[in-house]
Parts: sequence; structure tokens; C-alpha cells
Amino acid sequence: MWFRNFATVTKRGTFLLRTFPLRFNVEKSLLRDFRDHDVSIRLKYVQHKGVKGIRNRKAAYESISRDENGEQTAMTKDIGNDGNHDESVNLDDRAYEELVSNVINISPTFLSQNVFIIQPYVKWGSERNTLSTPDDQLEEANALISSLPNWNVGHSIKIPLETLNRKELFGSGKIEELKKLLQEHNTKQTLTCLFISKSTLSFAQKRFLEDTFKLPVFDRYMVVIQILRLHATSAEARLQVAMAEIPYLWAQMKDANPSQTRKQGYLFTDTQRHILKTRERKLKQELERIRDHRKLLRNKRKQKNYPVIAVVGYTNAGKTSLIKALTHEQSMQPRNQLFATLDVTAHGGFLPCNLEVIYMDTVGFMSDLPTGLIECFVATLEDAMLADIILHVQDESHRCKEAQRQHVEATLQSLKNSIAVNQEIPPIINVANKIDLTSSHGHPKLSKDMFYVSATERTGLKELSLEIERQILTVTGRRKITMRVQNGGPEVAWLYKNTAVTNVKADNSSAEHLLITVVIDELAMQQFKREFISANYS
Ligand SMILES: Nc1nc2c(ncn2[C@@H]2O[C@H](COP(=O)(O)OP(=O)(O)OP(=O)(O)O)[C@@H](O)[C@H]2O)c(=O)[nH]1
Ligand SMILES: [Mg+2]
Repeated sequence: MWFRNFATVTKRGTFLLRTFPLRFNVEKSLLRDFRDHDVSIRLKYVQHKGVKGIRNRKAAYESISRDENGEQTAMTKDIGNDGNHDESVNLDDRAYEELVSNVINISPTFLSQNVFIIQPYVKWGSERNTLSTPDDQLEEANALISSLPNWNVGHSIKIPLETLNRKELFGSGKIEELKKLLQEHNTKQTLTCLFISKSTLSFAQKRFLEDTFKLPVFDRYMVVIQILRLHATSAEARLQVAMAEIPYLWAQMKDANPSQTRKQGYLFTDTQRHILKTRERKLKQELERIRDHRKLLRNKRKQKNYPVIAVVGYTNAGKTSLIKALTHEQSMQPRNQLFATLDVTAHGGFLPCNLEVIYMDTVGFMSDLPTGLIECFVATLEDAMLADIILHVQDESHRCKEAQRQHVEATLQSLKNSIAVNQEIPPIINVANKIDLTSSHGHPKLSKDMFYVSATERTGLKELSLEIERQILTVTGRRKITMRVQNGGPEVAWLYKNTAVTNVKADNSSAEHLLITVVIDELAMQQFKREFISANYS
């Protein structure tokens, strides 16, 4: 029979429906059907397993750890990137997905959408955004939508409001205005949804707007979550994105007025709350495990004594492109999309003095995102905050570069407080990228506080590398010194093994000696002195 797919006959001749309470309406009709056929039904809630694949992930991480203890050849593996190629993770959870799609319209499949964007803004008073203009905000809203494949901007407008905190967001006058506008732009019924570019809308606001305009309504949180879901490929990123959804779902559930939601066909049951709680707990445990794993990797890097340079900045500023230009790592893929990078990854490179360093690529920042969303990525940004220096990459060609710079600086400050209370922010080198797109291209400005580069045209990189080197040597207590050593002696092999050899030349005063310039830290210096005390170094 057709219902055999989700029902089994028990020994007592009753049916066990393997279904989920969310489908209760469907089940009720099923019940009627079954009653008509005089069959007794016993409903059974089959407990979903929450975050599936957790055991797989444990095995995956154990295998990563095993790998690390084994033979390692490539530098990238050596410096310990997290399980980016871990395909075994499976976050599929039908019950949860159903809850998500009911509550926040997040679609697991990325259907094409023709979007009407509304950018609300406050003209006067304390709620006014002083950092970016409504046009800039609208441009960012457009970029967010364009970051999703098959999502097009049908039309976009700015709407001035007195406050963003009105219960229904828009007053009745504005609602009528918007209805007319929508009619004008939707004569062929091609618009599929509304995007209100505000960090979050309350459950009530969303339902009210959906009822009024007869279209699904998205806020920034929902759009960003869709982008993050799409771009999250590694185990860690997927867990973080999964975690990022939870506070939003809780907030929506808290918002929902039971009588109103029941009327509209949405009812948050205790079972749903239980699903959410279970998933949240499991995700937290998993992320905690990843955090510990990252700590291990960090300690390993520390033991290897590689200086670490964290590359941070606003999304799309060119962080990945800059690392690619500095390391020549061809496999890196910069993309013209917001939140293209969702993992903190390590990439090996060399400074002009030949010192081997690690560049950490990080998740981009963006303004007007709820803190819950950012907090989920905090663990990965921990690596950045504990680096030796930070490169703050800024898009020099962007109209809102100043607002973006301020936003990143403020976020770094707040990260400092939330991650490591006693930790000072590492020294920051400011990098103005994409100068090929500015009028000063060809005549780059010179400033000691800002390094002007083009990652794609590879201009300004030499000066930047020298500054990185200068700062790295200072903060890590390394020195660049020239030693006079026996030609072919054990000192030469020792120096090649334990230091970065910058230059080697013959000693004009003695054919038996070489002058070797190395970058060496204090510990290695002491060891060298102990082993080759008679060596003549200067
Ligand atoms: N013209 C020009 N384009 C650049 C330059 N640097 C990066 N881009 C482009 O800017 C876009 C974003 O570059 P990414 O390197 O992915 O930027 P990102 O900061 O890593 O972005 P997220 O990972 O999304 O935060 C890509 O299309 C790059 O090709 C540059 O110097 N000049
Ligand atoms: Mg990137």
C-alpha cells in the first residue's frame, strides 16, 4: 500500500507511522483515511538523531590527528589546516530542516528568486546610520542578493522611516505606498520575494508583511544564512553555519505570539523546541571539540616556530587574493562574492629574508549583522587574534571604505574582549587593496600608516613584504645577523636547518670561511653558541 513507505504493521496488527509531529495536519487527514477503512492507528514519534554524522566527524578528526603525527611533506599540511576536505560530515536532519523552512524560509535547495529589495533607513535622530549612506546600504543589499546563484534583483528601493522599531515596521501610509509600488513593478507577477534589508525582523513583522504583500519576506540574517550555507564546505564551516541559525530560530520562537501563529498555521510545539535544544547542545559540543583541535594545531605551529600573519578585513576586500599574491599558492580561489571564505586556513609563504611564515585567511566581516551570527565564527577568528601580526585588508576602491574600516576595527576590539581577555590585539598593518581600480593607480600614494597594493596586478607587494618582515622580526624577537663560519663546516648545515638563511657569500679575507646572513631567534642563538662556541659571529 502507498503508506507502507512511512508505516509499518506491528505484531498486534496496528500501524506505526514513522512520521514527525510537524506533519500533524497531514497525519490528521491520514487518520481520517485510515479511520474510514476501519484500521487502528498508533502514532509513534520516532526520535530524530539530531545532528547526524557526529560519530563520523569524531572519526574524521581522529584521522586528521593521526595524519599529523605521520609523515608530512607539503607545507600546508605541515602547518595544520583543519579538516577542509572532510566530506563525511552529514548535517542532514529532516526534522530540523522542516522546522527551519517553516520558521525562516531557508530553503535547502537554492531555488531561483526574483527579489524586490527594500532598504529602510532613518533620516534623523539616534537611529540614523552615521557610517554609511542609504545608497551604500542599498548597494550592499544588492551585493548580498547577487551573491546567491539564481537570485536576481527585480527592483530595489530606499524607504525613509522615522524609526526601525515600529511594531509592524511600516506605518499604514507607507504600506499603501509600497503596495502600489509592488503592483507597478510586478505587473507580470515575476517577483518571488521581498528582501527587507534590516538585520532582523521579528516573527510578527515578517508574518504581517507576508500577509500584506502576499510574498515571502527575508531579512539580512536569513539572506546571509543562505549565503553561508551555500559557501560552507568544510566540516567546521558547516557546523558554524548550523550554529549560527540557532539563535535566530530561538528569537523567532520567542517572538511568536501563540494565538496569532496558530491562526496563521504556525505552531511552535514543545517537540520543536526540544529538537532545537538537542541540536544546539550537540553543535556546541562539536564546536568545542573543534576549538580544542584548533588549539592543538596552534600549539603545533608554535612548536615549529612559524611566525603567523592573520589577514582580516571586510568581506570582498581581497584577503584571499592578497594571500595568493604573497604566497603564490595557485590553488587559492578568490571570488567576487560576499562571504566567499568561511574557513580560517593556513598558507605557507616566505618573507624577503627567506623566513618561512604562515598567512591565515579569515572570514570577512560585514556591518549590520546580528551579533549571534558573528559569534559563531568567533572561535575561528581566535587564530587571528593570537597571530603575531594582523594585516587589515581594505578595499581602496570601495565607496564605503571608511565605514568598512571602522567596522572591522570595532569588531576586532570586541573580539579581543570576547576571546582573550588579557590578550592585546597584535600589531596591525593597514593594506589598501585594489588600487588598480582607483584614480591613483600608477602613482600609488606613499604613507607609513597604509600600504597601497593591488593583489591582482601584484603592485606594492615588495614594500608590503618588507614591512611585514620588519614587524615580524620585531614582535618575534628575531634578528638578522651575519656570521663568519667555516666553509663546509657543521655550522653551515646547522644554520640551514635551524634558521632562515638570507644570504651566503665568500669571505674575501679567507678562502676557508663563508659569510652567512641568517634570521635567528634568541633560543636558536643560544643553542648555536652552546654548540659552536668557538665560531666567530658578528
Ligand atoms: N581589480 C582588483 N580586483 C581585486 C583585487 N583584489 C581582489 N580583487 C577581486 O575582489 C574579489 C574578492 O576577492 P577575494 O580575495 O575573494 O576577497 P576576500 O576578502 O577574500 O572575500 P571574502 O572571502 O568573501 O571575505 C575577487 O573578484 C577578486 O578578483 C585587486 O587588487 N584588484
Ligand atoms: Mg576570502
